[in-house]
Amino acid sequence: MSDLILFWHRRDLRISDNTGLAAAKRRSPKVVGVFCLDPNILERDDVAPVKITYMIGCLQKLQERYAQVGSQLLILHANPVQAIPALAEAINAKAVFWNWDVEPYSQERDRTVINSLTEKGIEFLNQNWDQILNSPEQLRTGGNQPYTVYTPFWKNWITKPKAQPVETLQNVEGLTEAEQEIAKLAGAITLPSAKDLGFIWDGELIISPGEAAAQERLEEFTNKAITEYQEQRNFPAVEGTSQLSAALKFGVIGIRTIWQATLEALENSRSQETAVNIRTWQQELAWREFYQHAMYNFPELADGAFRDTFKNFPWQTNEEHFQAWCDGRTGYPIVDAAMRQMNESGWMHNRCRMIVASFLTKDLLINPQLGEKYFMQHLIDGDLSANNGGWQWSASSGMDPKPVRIFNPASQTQKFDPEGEYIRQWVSELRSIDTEYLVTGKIPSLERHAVGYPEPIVDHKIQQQQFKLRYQQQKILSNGE
Ligand SMILES: Cc1cc2nc3c(=O)[nH]c(=O)nc-3n(C[C@H](O)[C@H](O)[C@H](O)COP(=O)(O)OP(=O)(O)OC[C@H]3O[C@@H](n4cnc5c(N)ncnc54)[C@H](O)[C@@H]3O)c2cc1C
Repeated sequence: MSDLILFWHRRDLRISDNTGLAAAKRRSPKVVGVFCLDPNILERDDVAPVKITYMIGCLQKLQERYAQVGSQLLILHANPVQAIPALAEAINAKAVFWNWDVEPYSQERDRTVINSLTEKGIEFLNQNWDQILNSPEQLRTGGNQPYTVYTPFWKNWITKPKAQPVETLQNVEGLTEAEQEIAKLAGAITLPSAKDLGFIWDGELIISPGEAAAQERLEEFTNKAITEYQEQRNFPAVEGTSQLSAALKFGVIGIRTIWQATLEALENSRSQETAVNIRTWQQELAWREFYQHAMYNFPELADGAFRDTFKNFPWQTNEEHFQAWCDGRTGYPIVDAAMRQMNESGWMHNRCRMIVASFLTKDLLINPQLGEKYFMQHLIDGDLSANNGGWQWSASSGMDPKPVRIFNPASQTQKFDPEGEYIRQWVSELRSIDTEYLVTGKIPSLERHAVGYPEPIVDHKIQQQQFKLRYQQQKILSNGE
């Protein structure tokens, strides 16, 4: 009889191009998947219903994939620290395999699971880096330090060899009926819906759940939009980006598969210009890895500012301003459009993420951690490393060497939404307002009043001076860092 290997899925909800799962199959033909709905994560106050809805959809598709190849994906709803080893023991698994993760919570949890498996005499294999192309160990500065600046990271990262996609799981043996009964006694349940778990999302999803949809999206993007990515990615009214972020967050598509697609696109590109566009998209994938490496190397990032100047920064407490920002009612059309896009669709364009993050921190002088949390509560792709990285970059509190980056909402609109198309799409009351007013933000009070759109809650010019003043003072207090 073949050894039974339990494969623990976490942020790798697929059977194709999955390094740990392929290793499990090489170890034995009998491989069964498990996913644990972890109350420690689900009961946090920063979990977006749209994200859980997408995740549950992906798990449903993953169960179908397992059934197609002859096995099962078991579902647990319990603390994995106890539930994974207990299930492995009950079904007599010889080993538990999983892919490594960068997040501090995952690493601590995994160490406890390892101890428990060791006590039970169950083997484990957890050292596969699956969600990134190069491991943090491979990427060090000349002085053997982790990178804290993106550009040198990119220059080194792009020279490192990248693995090919690994084989898709197929022809596996699953659990016998008797073993399935035992699994049930050990806690395996039918997959609940997001609603069963208390997460209500009635809107559409920006991307359909599951491997096939992610693969389709990748093909669509690399066949066309990637060739104009460098220019088009900045315009929120244009579908110029891949919208693969949720699929990447949950590992519904393998990063090696994505990389391979960029290499093929490069090979097929007929001009230098096209190649530059593809290279720009590869740089975005490198940003993703940069932030994951950063989280792995500097877990303290998750708790707040990286730079000393921002550790005790005098942020303002203003409930009303924060609420106006959340609701998309600041009186700044581009900011409001972006916040409403996220509230209503669960996704926000990258350019707009930068604009609203700058607005919260540099115009409203509100602590970026509040914005970071609000994003996690609403994004389909909410991811600790990328979100924290984006917020620290925007707040100037992170690793980025350029200290004070302040976005002017009006000039951002003039450059990136010059016809006010995006604003009109998301701020319905502004649809009939003149483009000139929309892009300058100088909508006359009478018109604002007539359509029920608020006056600007702050003055950008005054607020940015305020921010700079506070920044200079803090810099002195923190010894010029
Ligand atoms: C304040 C702020 C918060 C953010 N929060 C998140 C988040 O929670 N989750 C998340 O995935 N991204 C986050 N980002 C990064 C970026 O906005 C999204 O990854 C991107 O908008 C997703 O759209 P896309 O898939 O069409 O990206 P594309 O432009 O097609 O890029 C391809 C992929 O590269 C990665 N990527 C692109 N840009 C970045 C970036 N700046 N940082 C890290 N990875 C990147 C994503 O995985 C993305 O799917 C944030 C950015 C900012 C400024």
